[in-house]
Amino acid sequence: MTTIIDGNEVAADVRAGLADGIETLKAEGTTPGLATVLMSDDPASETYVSMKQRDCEEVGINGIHVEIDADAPAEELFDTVDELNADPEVHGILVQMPVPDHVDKRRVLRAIDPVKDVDGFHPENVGRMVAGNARYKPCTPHGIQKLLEAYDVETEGADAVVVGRSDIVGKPMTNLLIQKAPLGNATTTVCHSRTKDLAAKTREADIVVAAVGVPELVTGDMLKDGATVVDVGVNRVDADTDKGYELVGDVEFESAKDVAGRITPVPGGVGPMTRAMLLYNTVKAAGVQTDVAVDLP
Ligand SMILES: Nc1nc2c(c(=O)[nH]1)N[C@@H](CN(C=O)c1ccc(C(=O)N[C@@H](CCC(=O)O)C(=O)O)cc1)CN2
Repeated sequence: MTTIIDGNEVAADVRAGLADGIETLKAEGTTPGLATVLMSDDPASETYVSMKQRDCEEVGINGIHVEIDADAPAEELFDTVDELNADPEVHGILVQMPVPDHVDKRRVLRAIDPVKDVDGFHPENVGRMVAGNARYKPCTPHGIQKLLEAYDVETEGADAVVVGRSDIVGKPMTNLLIQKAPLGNATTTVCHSRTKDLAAKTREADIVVAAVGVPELVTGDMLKDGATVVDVGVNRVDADTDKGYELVGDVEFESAKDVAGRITPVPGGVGPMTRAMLLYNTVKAAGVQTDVAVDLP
């Protein structure tokens, strides 16, 4: 029997687990604050940012949202980041990716104060994570670790294949899987667009993390019997629905679910965890910046 991994449920547990920490901070006079910055007309990015703001409201984090015209000069974004860096009520800053082509993405990541960088994308934070001393683990890979933990997936000595080498998911996921730490110690292969025989790699894997943004790339015949399949893709494909599209993962769910032992659905798998771990990092950031010890789930 295949287990469908319920990301909404695990994310709700993470949010509930943050309540004590938020209460402790508030008792000490601090309301954790998260600023989201959107410089994009992409409807998916708009959806993610508004979901993040709604999550903040639900758990009692002060959400601040800044929207910058996608055509505005890049300096407008950098000025905004500078202001948020200096604002003591803002403990976490997130610039929604992708930013427009005329904005230097690497400069954006460097501009955010590393202590407020709740995405964990600043080079200092990437370095710390790679060294096994993460300040803030990037939200999606961290969320995936929480899902694996919640469903008792053994990573120790497991063969894992990460499909995709993005800075947001593929690279940090690979790093966390190989670390000598709980939920690590996996023998990990990274596949990408130049991989010669993807199916040959995924068929060997106990754990497959698909994060390439190609709808339904990984099919059931590419999986080992009983594998744990984590689908990071949230692709909008045209469909005759109210919204004019449907959400499809990087895994072909129908064929994969008959082979996998455990599998995340899209929607309702990894996406809610990405958002929950952002709240987690924001509470952690508020504790770090105010010297208040907070319990984290
Ligand atoms: N600054 C960042 N930008 C981006 C990140 C990130 O971690 N930091 N990750 C991705 C996408 N992402 C975060 O913004 C994200 C993706 C999906 C979801 C989500 O909740 N998905 C729902 C479905 C939502 C829908 O209806 O469209 C689900 O899967 O159930 C949240 C966040 C890009 N940019």
